[in-house]
Amino acid sequence: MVPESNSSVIPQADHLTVFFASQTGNAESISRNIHEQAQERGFKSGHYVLNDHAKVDWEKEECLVFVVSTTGDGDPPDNSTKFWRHLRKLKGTGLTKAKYAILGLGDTNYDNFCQTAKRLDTKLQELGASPFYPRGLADDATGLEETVDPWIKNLWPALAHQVISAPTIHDLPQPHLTAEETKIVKEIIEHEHQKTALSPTLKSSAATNAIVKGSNAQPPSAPPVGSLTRSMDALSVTPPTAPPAPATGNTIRIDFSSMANHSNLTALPRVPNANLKITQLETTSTAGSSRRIVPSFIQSPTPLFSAKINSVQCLTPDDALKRTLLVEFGFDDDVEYAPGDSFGIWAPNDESLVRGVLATLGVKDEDLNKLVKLEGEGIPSHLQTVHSASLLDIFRYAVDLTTSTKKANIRLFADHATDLAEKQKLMFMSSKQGTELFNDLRAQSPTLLDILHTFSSVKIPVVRVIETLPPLQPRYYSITSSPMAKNGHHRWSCAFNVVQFELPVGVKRRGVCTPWLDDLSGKVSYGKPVTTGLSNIRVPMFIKPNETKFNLPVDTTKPVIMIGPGTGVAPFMGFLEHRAEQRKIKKRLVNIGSGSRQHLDDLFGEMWLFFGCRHRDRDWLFRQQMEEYQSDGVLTQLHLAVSREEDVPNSGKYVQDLIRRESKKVWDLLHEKGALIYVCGDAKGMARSVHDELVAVLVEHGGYEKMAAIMELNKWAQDKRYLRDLWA
Ligand SMILES: Cc1cc2nc3c(=O)[nH]c(=O)nc-3n(C[C@H](O)[C@H](O)[C@H](O)COP(=O)(O)O)c2cc1C
Repeated sequence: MVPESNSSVIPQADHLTVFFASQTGNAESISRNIHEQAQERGFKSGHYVLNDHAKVDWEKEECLVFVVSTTGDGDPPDNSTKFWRHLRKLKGTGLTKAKYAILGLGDTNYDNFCQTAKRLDTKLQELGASPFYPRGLADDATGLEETVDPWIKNLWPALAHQVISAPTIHDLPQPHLTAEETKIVKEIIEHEHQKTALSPTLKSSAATNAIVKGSNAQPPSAPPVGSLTRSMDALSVTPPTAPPAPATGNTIRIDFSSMANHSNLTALPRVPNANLKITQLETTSTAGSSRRIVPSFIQSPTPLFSAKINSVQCLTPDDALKRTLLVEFGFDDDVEYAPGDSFGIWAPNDESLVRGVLATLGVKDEDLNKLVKLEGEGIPSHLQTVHSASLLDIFRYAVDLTTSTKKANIRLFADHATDLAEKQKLMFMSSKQGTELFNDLRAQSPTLLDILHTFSSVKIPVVRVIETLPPLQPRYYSITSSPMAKNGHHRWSCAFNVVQFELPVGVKRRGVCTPWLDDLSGKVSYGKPVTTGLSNIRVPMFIKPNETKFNLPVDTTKPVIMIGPGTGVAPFMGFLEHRAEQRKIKKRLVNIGSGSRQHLDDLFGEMWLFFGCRHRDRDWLFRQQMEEYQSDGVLTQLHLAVSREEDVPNSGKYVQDLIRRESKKVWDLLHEKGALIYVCGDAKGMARSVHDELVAVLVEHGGYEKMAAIMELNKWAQDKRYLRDLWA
């Protein structure tokens, strides 16, 4: 199969070989779609299962596309085992001519996400082959199409760019590309020409990165869920007195007039497998489900425990754009944590939504608390632990009723629609031709209830719904306090915005955990912390495994630069409280009297905070504490960005503007004193702009080339000197 030669012949511009390895058919149908599109574009394309690798003359077919799924416990699909045996025997670098692209399919609910694709990538590179396009890893947990659609869309310009023999637009295999794609390739080529100073490796990676820009080629990182937690049997909460009325759902607004233009639907997703069986058990749960704080089937990466709410404070007045709460949780036992750690909360789906969904699915009130068992070959891991639970609890805690739906589910609903017009609409939205309307649907973030309400002829068994919904995930928050503070091992705080917003179509949407906490604690008003009326509340939580090491440096003399606008400041308030305590202790230990603050300052590294808000009098969170820390010398420099007020003295609009303004001093702190940089908050806008500004600091004051500055920051990230705790 693999040619043992080192020739540098340019691959055939019009040949493509698409391989797949698939257990349940997804990779097969996606790869067939790629193969068909390739043929439509004039490629001579072949389509093969990986076990048929020997049918292809690898010496001639140099452009290879692989679509591979992962099964079992990180294993390759059965129809590729022969290929893997063959691959294992191969040695040397006989594949230097081959250019390849890999699309992996997997599911982040499994430990070894997309293992087959990752292994294949490594092995091909060991054999000398080189990727011409970044690997895509699609996650079945959130919807394969999120990654698959942009990956395929951007494959064509990447492929055309790869196969051309001379880098001029005239030599491109024009028939293979649409006008828009030709433009993209042209831009890439021009970009490359401008960058002639770059090394060949950097050049090609710059090109491929440009191609996939904005394409969501990597899956979002999922929280680790693995080991079973200790049971929560001992924990109890007062059951809700009267259940809320079932919600009825909102109508999703979609204009289907364009549907008439399409008679042929292609790339329809496969209907998800029906593996799950539901068995009714003899017993019925009591007290409106169970007296446990969470059902025993919940899996958590570290042990779960139950917290009281000591106090709740609303930090923002009514005219602020967002409602921000500071909640202090209290624990009977000691808890071990460090400032910068995060914790997860297991919040249930909104109760009226749960009851609305179950009522719409035809579950009778008297069946809501009956215990059932879920079982079946190859069912998702979050359902495998449901041995005895009520339907109410399964819909409260096991499945996610609010995150965006996938095309495969829309296809499933189409199969269960009893009205022909609705069936056609659903089928259309799940097809390639209906992608625009599917995106219109997703833009309205419909809940499952909204979909069932809008397409009311869908009569789908409850078991199919459970099997196809993604798992409900815990929600994570940064700890804003220090264990060194008074009673610190029996309490911690967190600050968050209550997620609730209105869509342009007038429909209100809510997050899962933050409105739940807000409701539970009685929607407190702006002002002082509230401590009354909270005694019956218990919140299930666990410490998040700290993989990023977003903690203060062990060496307390190292300066830290903290960048966190909005609630991104949360972990830094913990850092500051911790440092204030460290200073107090040091002061006592070395007996530094008043008037010797300089001496104390010399013992600790500088702490700089870049914070941003919209209006100083509405959402300058923790203002008083920041000012106190500053006057006590704990916070060395506070840089405040104010985005919606004019002429604020000594300010800028955003934190990145202030980093630019302070860039020389930032560089000196980094260069001369080895400062660490911490960034917390929004991953897209803020973190990206801050990153660009840091690159600029290194270029302007450190004398780095731009690419070298980027690589230096990457190295700092690996060395845990540039730490980021970001959310989407
Ligand atoms: C029994 C079973 C085991 C799985 N194991 C894994 C796994 O270990 N890692 C992973 O990323 N995905 C895993 N998945 C998810 C599949 O890779 C994913 O659903 C993919 O879309 C299936 O594609 P296919 O139909 O082409 O096989 C598993 C799925 C099933 C049903």
